[in-house]
Amino acid sequence: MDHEFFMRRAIEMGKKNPKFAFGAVVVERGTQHILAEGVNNASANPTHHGEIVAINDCATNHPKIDWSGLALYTTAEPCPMCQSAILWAGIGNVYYGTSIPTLQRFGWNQIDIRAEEVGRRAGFAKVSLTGGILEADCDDLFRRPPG
Ligand SMILES: Nc1nc2[nH]cnc2c(=O)[nH]1
Repeated sequence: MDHEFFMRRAIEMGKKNPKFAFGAVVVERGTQHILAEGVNNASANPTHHGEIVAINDCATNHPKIDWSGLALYTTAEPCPMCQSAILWAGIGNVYYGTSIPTLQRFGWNQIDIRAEEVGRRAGFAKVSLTGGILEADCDDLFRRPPG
């Protein structure tokens, strides 16, 4: 898997919302196929974090997809809401750039529970999380919190 290729696309998605540059793509593992994309749209709907928008896009456009064969790339570590959605979807692999502690250090409001911890508590699903993909580029998206 070309992690940087997919993360670059997640970063492009994030830049569509310069204030909340949380971008995500859903990918068919083992291919170059991007199946779905999302960018944070929480100003319209508070649940519309980038990862949720990408999962919804995937469900709408690929209703028969086998979620277990998918990976999700996101500019920032999934928050507990997004990580829960990832687990309920059954996506087994997540790659992220900026970590929750870094977002907090930059002044972002974040729920202080790591995605790994949310994953550990879901007995029904297994998820592998890998952080630090194009981390410096992702961190640059979040250096200044909104407002
Ligand atoms: N990972 C992630 N964290 C967030 N915190 C606030 N919005 C978001 C988002 O869209 N994605």
